[in-house]
Amino acid sequence: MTQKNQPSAFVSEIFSSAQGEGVNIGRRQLFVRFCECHRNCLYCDTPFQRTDSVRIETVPGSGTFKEFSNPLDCAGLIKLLKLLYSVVCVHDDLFLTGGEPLLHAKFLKEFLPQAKKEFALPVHLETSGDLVEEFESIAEYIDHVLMDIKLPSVTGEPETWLQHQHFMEAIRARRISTTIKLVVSADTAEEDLVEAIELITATQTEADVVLQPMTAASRTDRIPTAQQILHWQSEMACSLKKTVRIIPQSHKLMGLL
Ligand SMILES: Nc1nc2[nH]cc(C(=O)O)c2c(=O)[nH]1
Ligand code: SF4
Ligand SMILES: [Mg+2]
Repeated sequence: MTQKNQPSAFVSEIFSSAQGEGVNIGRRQLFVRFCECHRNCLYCDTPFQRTDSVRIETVPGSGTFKEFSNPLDCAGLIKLLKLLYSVVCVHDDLFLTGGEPLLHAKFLKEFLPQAKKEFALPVHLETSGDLVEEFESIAEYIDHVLMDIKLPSVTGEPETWLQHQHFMEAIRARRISTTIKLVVSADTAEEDLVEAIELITATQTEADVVLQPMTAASRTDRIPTAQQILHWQSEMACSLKKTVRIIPQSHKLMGLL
């Protein structure tokens, strides 16, 4: 489904569901999940390898999928999104997730203006929050960012504080509405939370802050205790002097995609 010289992207799935994460929980979303990720979080529950085909849940919630071949060019992706757009009366947002959508920044730069024209939906971007150049190249098309601050004690990866800092500065300069998400497990180190607090304070971000605790539905047995979560919430809220929300992945609790 690709034309020569057109940017293309590997997409793993397209579906229509309720937003399960962050402060926009419950809003109806048209989801595009891109393949590929540059990170390797211990708790990752998403197969992000390139796939030969993209699957579309043609009737939302049915668990029945149609498959189309990868990669897709812009016209190809718009055509597939129209399949869902035509059967669901209302979507609140177009939600880009992954994997890491920003690995497809070149594609998104072509795709997003066309998608905005076609669907007239706000574009929400979920991202690990560390690829600043890629983000800057498409920032003008993004209406909301759901970004991570990755805690090394939780991801099992090296720290990326500086990348997150630059990312948050880029968002702030453009005044884009943002949710910062910190995934927390039983292994969350206090020093990581202190570092995250310093980062949020230093960048003077106006973003909403969400602690996303792992639950029984997560790919881990390192679920934080009630005492841990409530302690972290009060410590962070107190230091930041702002509301810190505890919001788990709600779609998993309901068996939604
Ligand atoms: N319902 C629903 N909400 C989501 N919010 C972020 C998601 C993700 O996979 O990143 C996700 C997802 O997979 N499903
Ligand atoms: S950034 Fe997201 S998709 Fe990538 S490895 Fe981590 S959890 Fe998985
Ligand atoms: Mg995600």
